[in-house]
Amino acid sequence: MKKKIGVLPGDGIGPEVVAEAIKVLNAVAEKYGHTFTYSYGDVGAIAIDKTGEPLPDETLDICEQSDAFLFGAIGHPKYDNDPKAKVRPEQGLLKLRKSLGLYANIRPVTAYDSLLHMSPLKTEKIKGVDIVVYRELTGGIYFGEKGRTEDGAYDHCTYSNYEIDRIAHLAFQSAQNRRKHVTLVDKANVLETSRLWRERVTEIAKEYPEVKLDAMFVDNAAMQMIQNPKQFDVILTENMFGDIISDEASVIGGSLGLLPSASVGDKTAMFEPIHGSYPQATGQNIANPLATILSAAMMLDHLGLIDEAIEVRQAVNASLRNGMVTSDLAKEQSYGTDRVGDFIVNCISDGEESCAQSNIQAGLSTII
Ligand SMILES: NC(=O)C1=CN([C@@H]2O[C@H](COP(=O)(O)OP(=O)(O)OC[C@H]3O[C@@H](n4cnc5c(N)ncnc54)[C@H](O)[C@@H]3O)[C@@H](O)[C@H]2O)C=CC1
Ligand SMILES: CC(C)CC(=O)C(=O)O
Ligand SMILES: [Mg+2]
Repeated sequence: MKKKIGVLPGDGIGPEVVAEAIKVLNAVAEKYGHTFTYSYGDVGAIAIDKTGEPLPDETLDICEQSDAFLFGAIGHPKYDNDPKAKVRPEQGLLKLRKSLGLYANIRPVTAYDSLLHMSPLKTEKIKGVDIVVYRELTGGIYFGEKGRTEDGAYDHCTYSNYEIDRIAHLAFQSAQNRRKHVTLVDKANVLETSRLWRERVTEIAKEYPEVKLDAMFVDNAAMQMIQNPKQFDVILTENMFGDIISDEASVIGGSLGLLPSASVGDKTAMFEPIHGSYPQATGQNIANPLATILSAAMMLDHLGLIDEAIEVRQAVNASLRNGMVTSDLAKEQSYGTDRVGDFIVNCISDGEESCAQSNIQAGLSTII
């Protein structure tokens, strides 16, 4: 199979973790006889440095022409420390999502058996956790009008029926293939947009009678995620709440460096770790590449390469079971970003027994 894959490494640790995911995709291509052609583009601070724009037109063209694309991370302290900067790396990512209509960000959260000891949460509370967050990605407060007044500032939050309906359908369809339970996370006691979410989602739920819907205020949901995460199956929520609650949920898995995501819409799709550019780790070969490698596995699912995606997840499981992990997941011995990538590549290429026998816990092929 021939596929055109866009690659946007971005800033900070982005290039390092993306390099490992590309090594893994190459190993898959070689083993299964596929041809993946890669087109690289700049986004974020590196793009601003080179062109003055956080998302140059050439980068957007690359994404539009790809079957799917991989994204690392954006962000640099020189912008984080300058609240008055006119052009910001984040604008590149937001524009990318909006321009390509990537309205649903799908974030699976898995408690791997081999990592239960890494979480500060009690093992009996998290063993078996398998949640998928459907986060709305192109609306809400991140995209509303924003600005300064004489003595303050504002960020508007708006949602249309259409924006809510289309992601709600995806969440219910996912739940149909899972444990048939959707939790809508909102703040409907306070926000008018959240009251609209409740109204629309309650209506849409009638089309999926076998799926149970309940709703939870986001402040309670943040607590429940720690207290009793096993109650969740599919979480459906707006842009900002989904951003926050999924970073929180990464504590269940043991590290933010472990959580992948798919950002899908009507055309091409983007695959991105949920973490940011982790500037403190840039160039040190310590960043965990697994979130990006698992994002590449979600990309393989999306391209219809299901066996290949399973093989990547088996190799990731093998690296976790064998303690071939970066320092964020290590109790004692830890390995570099590139060594973890090499291990996964070797697993795929050599089909080591340890890989073949590993359980597929991140069973993401049921998600998209
Ligand atoms: N999707 C994106 O590109 C995102 C970009 N950002 C940007 O990233 C920059 C840094 O933001 P932060 O709030 O520090 O978030 P961050 O996600 O970059 O890092 C937060 C913490 O998570 C851990 N972490 C993150 N990725 C890791 C990895 N691969 N391996 C091991 N540990 C990892 C580290 O302990 C780190 O201090 C900012 O400029 C921010 O705007 C933040 C979130 C998402
Ligand atoms: C620019 C931000 C919205 C990025 C982020 O935190 C995310 O998408 O998770
Ligand atoms: Mg985030």
